[in-house]
Amino acid sequence: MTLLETDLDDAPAPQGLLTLKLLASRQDTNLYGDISGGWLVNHMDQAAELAAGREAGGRTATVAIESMDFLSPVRVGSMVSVYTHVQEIGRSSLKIDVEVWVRIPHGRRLEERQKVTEARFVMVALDDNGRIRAVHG
Ligand SMILES: CCCCCCCCCCCCCCCC(=O)SCCNC(=O)CCNC(=O)[C@H](O)C(C)(C)COP(=O)(O)OP(=O)(O)OC[C@H]1O[C@@H](n2cnc3c(N)ncnc32)[C@H](O)[C@@H]1OP(=O)(O)O
Repeated sequence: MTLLETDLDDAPAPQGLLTLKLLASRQDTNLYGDISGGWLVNHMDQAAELAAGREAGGRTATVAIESMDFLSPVRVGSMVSVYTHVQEIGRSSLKIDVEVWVRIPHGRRLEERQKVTEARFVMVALDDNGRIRAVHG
């Protein structure tokens, strides 16, 4: 089953490579003190770009973000890990599955973590002039 077919993938562990790791801090909150969806999407986009750039050997751009669900809130103080998996490579495009997991602040067990969101990013390989190029060209 693919990530999209399962919608909320219930695998108990992160799928893919750890690509970004950061701390959710007070400066990342919205007016109400909650970590915003935009902050998460921004870092997922960076991780997708890193993964796609690694595979394509250079510049890429985000062309689409397919279905996205926010499963649980991220609390200030959480350690946020972004995992990527190259799911499909087309002529000029790459589909990158991105998962975000957090370690609960002050969780009793070190391995206490949960998935907060996942999405599939479609990236397109670009040349130095910003034109579409073949991924492995
Ligand atoms: C949600 C919750 C919100 C919460 C709160 C939000 C707050 C949010 C703040 C954070 C923010 C972070 C989110 C950053 C998201 C950006 O950063 S978007 C900005 C960066 N991206 C860009 O600037 C790209 C702009 N787009 C372009 O310049 C052109 O579309 C491109 C990329 C050059 C492609 O041009 P094109 O004419 O569409 O190319 P075309 O030849 O038709 O397609 C090329 C390939 O892409 C594929 N493709 C094209 N379009 C699609 C598509 N829609 N789907 C799938 N594949 C496609 C084609 O199938 C083709 O694949 P191959 O067969 O070659 O493998």
